[in-house]
Amino acid sequence: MTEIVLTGRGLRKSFGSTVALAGIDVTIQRGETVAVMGPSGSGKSTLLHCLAGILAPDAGEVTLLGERIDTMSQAQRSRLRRTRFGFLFQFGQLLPELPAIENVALPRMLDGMPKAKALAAADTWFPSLGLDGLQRRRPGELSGGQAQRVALARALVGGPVVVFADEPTGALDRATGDETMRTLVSATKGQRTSLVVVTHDPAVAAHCDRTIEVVDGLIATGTATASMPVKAGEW
Ligand SMILES: Nc1ncnc2c1ncn2[C@@H]1O[C@H](COP(=O)(O)OP(=O)(O)OP(=O)(O)O)[C@@H](O)[C@H]1O
Repeated sequence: MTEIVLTGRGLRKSFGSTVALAGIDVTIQRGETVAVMGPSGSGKSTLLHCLAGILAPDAGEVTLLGERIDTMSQAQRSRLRRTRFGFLFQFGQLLPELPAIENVALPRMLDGMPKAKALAAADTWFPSLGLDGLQRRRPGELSGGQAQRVALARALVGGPVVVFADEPTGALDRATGDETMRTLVSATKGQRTSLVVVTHDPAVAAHCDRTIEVVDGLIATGTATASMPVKAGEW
Protein backbone atom coordinates (compact mmCIF):
# COMPACT_ATOMS: atom_id res chain seq x y z
CA MET A 1 0.00 0.00 0.00
CA THR A 2 1.31 3.43 -0.86
CA GLU A 3 0.68 6.23 1.59
CA ILE A 4 1.10 9.91 0.74
CA VAL A 5 2.97 11.69 3.51
CA LEU A 6 3.76 15.09 2.01
CA THR A 7 2.16 17.15 -0.74
CA GLY A 8 2.80 20.56 -2.21
CA ARG A 9 -0.02 21.92 -4.38
CA GLY A 10 0.16 25.00 -6.59
CA LEU A 11 3.25 26.29 -4.78
CA ARG A 12 4.27 29.81 -5.72
CA LYS A 13 7.03 31.89 -4.22
CA SER A 14 8.63 35.14 -5.37
CA PHE A 15 11.48 37.17 -3.94
CA GLY A 16 10.79 40.73 -5.09
CA SER A 17 10.40 40.47 -8.85
CA THR A 18 12.13 37.05 -9.02
CA VAL A 19 9.68 34.19 -9.40
CA ALA A 20 11.32 31.19 -7.68
CA LEU A 21 8.31 28.85 -7.77
CA ALA A 22 5.65 29.33 -10.41
CA GLY A 23 3.01 26.78 -9.34
CA ILE A 24 4.53 23.43 -8.40
CA ASP A 25 2.72 20.23 -7.44
CA VAL A 26 4.65 17.49 -5.63
CA THR A 27 3.57 14.32 -3.87
CA ILE A 28 5.90 12.27 -1.67
CA GLN A 29 5.00 8.72 -0.60
CA ARG A 30 6.04 7.10 2.65
CA GLY A 31 9.54 5.65 2.40
CA GLU A 32 10.10 7.08 -1.07
CA THR A 33 13.41 8.66 -2.09
CA VAL A 34 13.09 11.58 -4.49
CA ALA A 35 15.85 13.60 -6.13
CA VAL A 36 15.15 17.23 -7.07
CA MET A 37 17.34 18.34 -9.96
CA GLY A 38 17.44 21.29 -12.34
CA PRO A 39 19.60 24.24 -13.40
CA SER A 40 21.08 26.67 -10.90
CA GLY A 41 18.48 29.20 -9.77
CA SER A 42 15.54 27.10 -11.00
CA GLY A 43 13.86 26.97 -7.58
CA LYS A 44 15.03 23.65 -6.07
CA SER A 45 16.08 24.98 -2.67
CA THR A 46 13.02 27.21 -2.49
CA LEU A 47 10.85 24.15 -3.15
CA LEU A 48 12.64 22.20 -0.42
CA HIS A 49 12.29 25.10 2.02
CA CYS A 50 8.56 25.44 1.30
CA LEU A 51 7.94 21.68 1.67
CA ALA A 52 9.91 21.65 4.94
CA GLY A 53 8.03 24.58 6.49
CA ILE A 54 11.12 26.81 6.51
CA LEU A 55 9.55 29.26 4.04
CA ALA A 56 5.86 30.03 3.70
CA PRO A 57 4.77 29.94 0.03
CA ASP A 58 2.97 33.02 -1.35
CA ALA A 59 0.25 30.71 -2.70
CA GLY A 60 -0.54 27.03 -2.64
CA GLU A 61 -0.71 24.42 0.11
CA VAL A 62 1.73 22.10 1.86
CA THR A 63 0.21 19.12 3.65
CA LEU A 64 1.98 16.69 5.97
CA LEU A 65 0.02 13.54 6.81
CA GLY A 66 -3.14 15.32 5.75
CA GLU A 67 -2.53 18.45 7.82
CA ARG A 68 -1.85 21.90 6.33
CA ILE A 69 1.54 23.13 7.50
CA ASP A 70 1.91 26.31 5.43
CA THR A 71 -0.79 28.04 7.48
CA MET A 72 0.81 27.14 10.84
CA SER A 73 2.44 29.79 13.01
CA GLN A 74 6.24 30.16 13.03
CA ALA A 75 6.34 28.41 16.41
CA GLN A 76 4.24 25.47 15.20
CA ARG A 77 6.34 25.11 12.07
CA SER A 78 9.54 25.21 14.05
CA ARG A 79 8.26 22.46 16.36
CA LEU A 80 7.17 20.44 13.34
CA ARG A 81 10.66 20.77 11.82
CA ARG A 82 12.18 19.40 15.02
CA THR A 83 9.74 16.51 15.48
CA ARG A 84 8.66 15.39 11.99
CA PHE A 85 11.52 16.37 9.70
CA GLY A 86 15.24 15.74 9.55
CA PHE A 87 17.73 17.95 7.68
CA LEU A 88 21.05 17.25 6.04
CA PHE A 89 23.08 19.98 4.35
CA GLN A 90 26.39 20.26 2.58
CA PHE A 91 28.38 22.05 5.30
CA GLY A 92 28.47 23.36 8.79
CA GLN A 93 25.69 21.45 10.41
CA LEU A 94 27.55 20.01 13.41
CA LEU A 95 28.46 22.10 16.44
CA PRO A 96 32.28 22.00 16.53
CA GLU A 97 32.60 22.15 20.32
CA LEU A 98 30.36 19.14 21.02
CA PRO A 99 31.37 15.46 20.73
CA ALA A 100 29.65 13.55 17.90
CA ILE A 101 27.22 11.78 20.22
CA GLU A 102 26.06 15.05 21.77
CA ASN A 103 25.56 16.54 18.32
CA VAL A 104 23.29 13.59 17.49
CA ALA A 105 21.44 13.79 20.83
CA LEU A 106 20.85 17.55 20.58
CA PRO A 107 17.53 17.55 18.68
CA ARG A 108 16.04 15.15 21.22
CA MET A 109 17.26 17.26 24.12
CA LEU A 110 15.87 20.41 22.50
CA ASP A 111 12.60 18.56 22.36
CA GLY A 112 12.66 17.96 26.09
CA MET A 113 14.16 14.48 26.36
CA PRO A 114 16.43 14.01 29.42
CA LYS A 115 20.12 14.04 28.46
CA ALA A 116 20.90 10.41 29.43
CA LYS A 117 17.97 9.09 27.41
CA ALA A 118 18.84 11.31 24.42
CA LEU A 119 22.47 10.11 24.51
CA ALA A 120 21.29 6.48 24.63
CA ALA A 121 19.00 7.09 21.63
CA ALA A 122 21.88 8.76 19.78
CA ASP A 123 24.27 5.92 20.60
CA THR A 124 22.15 3.30 18.81
CA TRP A 125 22.85 5.04 15.48
CA PHE A 126 26.64 4.82 15.68
CA PRO A 127 27.11 1.11 14.88
CA SER A 128 24.42 1.06 12.20
CA LEU A 129 26.00 4.00 10.36
CA GLY A 130 29.55 2.63 10.60
CA LEU A 131 30.53 5.15 13.29
CA ASP A 132 31.18 2.90 16.27
CA GLY A 133 33.99 4.17 18.48
CA LEU A 134 33.66 7.75 17.19
CA GLN A 135 31.04 8.89 19.72
CA ARG A 136 33.42 11.14 21.70
CA ARG A 137 35.23 12.70 18.72
CA ARG A 138 34.56 16.31 17.95
CA PRO A 139 33.53 17.20 14.36
CA GLY A 140 37.03 18.55 13.60
CA GLU A 141 38.45 15.08 14.40
CA LEU A 142 36.22 13.31 11.87
CA SER A 143 36.68 12.81 8.11
CA GLY A 144 34.18 14.56 5.83
CA GLY A 145 32.30 11.30 5.23
CA GLN A 146 32.20 10.46 8.94
CA ALA A 147 30.97 13.97 9.80
CA GLN A 148 28.23 13.63 7.20
CA ARG A 149 27.14 10.29 8.73
CA VAL A 150 27.03 11.92 12.18
CA ALA A 151 24.84 14.65 10.63
CA LEU A 152 22.70 11.88 9.14
CA ALA A 153 22.33 10.23 12.57
CA ARG A 154 21.25 13.61 13.92
CA ALA A 155 18.68 13.95 11.13
CA LEU A 156 17.30 10.47 11.87
CA VAL A 157 17.39 10.30 15.66
CA GLY A 158 13.90 11.73 16.11
CA GLY A 159 12.31 9.19 13.74
CA PRO A 160 11.28 11.84 11.19
CA VAL A 161 8.59 11.35 8.55
CA VAL A 162 10.76 13.07 5.92
CA VAL A 163 14.48 13.86 5.67
CA PHE A 164 15.34 16.86 3.48
CA ALA A 165 18.86 16.94 2.10
CA ASP A 166 20.41 19.81 0.10
CA GLU A 167 23.54 18.72 -1.80
CA PRO A 168 24.44 16.27 1.00
CA THR A 169 27.48 14.94 -0.84
CA GLY A 170 28.58 18.27 -2.34
CA ALA A 171 31.67 18.53 -0.13
CA LEU A 172 32.74 14.87 -0.51
CA ASP A 173 34.80 13.04 -3.11
CA ARG A 174 32.97 10.70 -5.48
CA ALA A 175 33.60 7.44 -3.58
CA THR A 176 32.75 8.93 -0.17
CA GLY A 177 29.70 10.65 -1.64
CA ASP A 178 28.52 7.37 -3.12
CA GLU A 179 28.97 5.56 0.18
CA THR A 180 27.16 8.39 2.01
CA MET A 181 24.22 8.17 -0.41
CA ARG A 182 24.02 4.39 0.04
CA THR A 183 23.95 4.86 3.82
CA LEU A 184 21.42 7.70 3.56
CA VAL A 185 19.03 5.69 1.37
CA SER A 186 19.28 2.46 3.35
CA ALA A 187 18.94 4.23 6.73
CA THR A 188 15.86 6.20 5.64
CA LYS A 189 14.23 3.19 3.96
CA GLY A 190 15.03 1.11 7.05
CA GLN A 191 12.71 3.27 9.13
CA ARG A 192 10.24 4.11 6.32
CA THR A 193 11.33 7.73 6.32
CA SER A 194 10.91 9.54 3.00
CA LEU A 195 13.88 11.37 1.55
CA VAL A 196 13.91 14.50 -0.62
CA VAL A 197 17.37 15.31 -1.98
CA VAL A 198 18.27 18.46 -3.89
CA THR A 199 21.29 17.77 -6.07
CA HIS A 200 23.12 18.72 -9.25
CA ASP A 201 24.76 15.31 -9.39
CA PRO A 202 23.14 12.58 -11.52
CA ALA A 203 25.13 9.98 -9.51
CA VAL A 204 23.28 11.13 -6.36
CA ALA A 205 19.92 11.09 -8.16
CA ALA A 206 20.63 7.54 -9.37
CA HIS A 207 20.31 6.35 -5.76
CA CYS A 208 16.73 7.64 -5.59
CA ASP A 209 13.46 6.04 -6.68
CA ARG A 210 12.63 8.96 -8.95
CA THR A 211 13.79 12.40 -10.04
CA ILE A 212 11.78 15.60 -10.23
CA GLU A 213 13.26 18.18 -12.54
CA VAL A 214 12.60 21.83 -11.71
CA VAL A 215 13.07 24.40 -14.49
CA ASP A 216 12.11 28.08 -14.08
CA GLY A 217 10.09 27.35 -10.96
CA LEU A 218 8.04 24.59 -12.56
CA ILE A 219 8.29 20.79 -12.67
CA ALA A 220 9.71 19.85 -16.06
CA THR A 221 9.51 16.07 -15.82
CA GLY A 222 8.98 13.30 -13.34
CA THR A 223 11.16 10.36 -14.19
CA ALA A 224 11.65 7.09 -12.41
CA THR A 225 15.36 6.55 -11.91
CA ALA A 226 14.64 3.45 -9.88
CA SER A 227 18.15 2.15 -9.46
CA MET A 228 17.05 1.14 -5.96
CA PRO A 229 13.33 0.46 -6.33
CA VAL A 230 11.08 0.16 -3.34
CA LYS A 231 9.27 -3.15 -3.34
CA ALA A 232 5.51 -2.99 -3.45
CA GLY A 233 4.20 -3.45 0.06
CA GLU A 234 7.33 -2.05 1.66
CA TRP A 235 5.71 1.35 2.26
N1 LIG B 1 16.12 34.79 -0.01
C1 LIG B 1 16.11 35.15 -1.30
N2 LIG B 1 16.07 36.44 -1.67
C2 LIG B 1 16.04 36.79 -2.98
N3 LIG B 1 16.06 35.92 -4.00
C3 LIG B 1 16.10 34.62 -3.69
C4 LIG B 1 16.15 34.15 -2.33
N4 LIG B 1 16.19 32.78 -2.35
C5 LIG B 1 16.19 32.42 -3.64
N5 LIG B 1 16.14 33.52 -4.45
C6 LIG B 1 16.09 33.51 -5.93
O1 LIG B 1 15.09 32.60 -6.32
C7 LIG B 1 15.50 31.82 -7.44
C8 LIG B 1 15.49 30.34 -7.06
O2 LIG B 1 16.51 30.12 -6.08
P1 LIG B 1 16.81 28.68 -5.49
O3 LIG B 1 17.86 28.86 -4.44
O4 LIG B 1 15.53 28.04 -5.09
O5 LIG B 1 17.40 27.93 -6.76
P2 LIG B 1 18.18 26.55 -6.86
O6 LIG B 1 17.58 25.82 -8.00
O7 LIG B 1 18.18 25.86 -5.53
O8 LIG B 1 19.64 27.08 -7.21
P3 LIG B 1 21.10 26.42 -6.96
O9 LIG B 1 21.10 25.14 -7.72
O10 LIG B 1 22.02 27.45 -7.57
O11 LIG B 1 21.27 26.26 -5.48
C9 LIG B 1 16.89 32.36 -7.81
O12 LIG B 1 16.72 33.32 -8.83
C10 LIG B 1 17.37 32.99 -6.54
O13 LIG B 1 18.29 34.03 -6.80
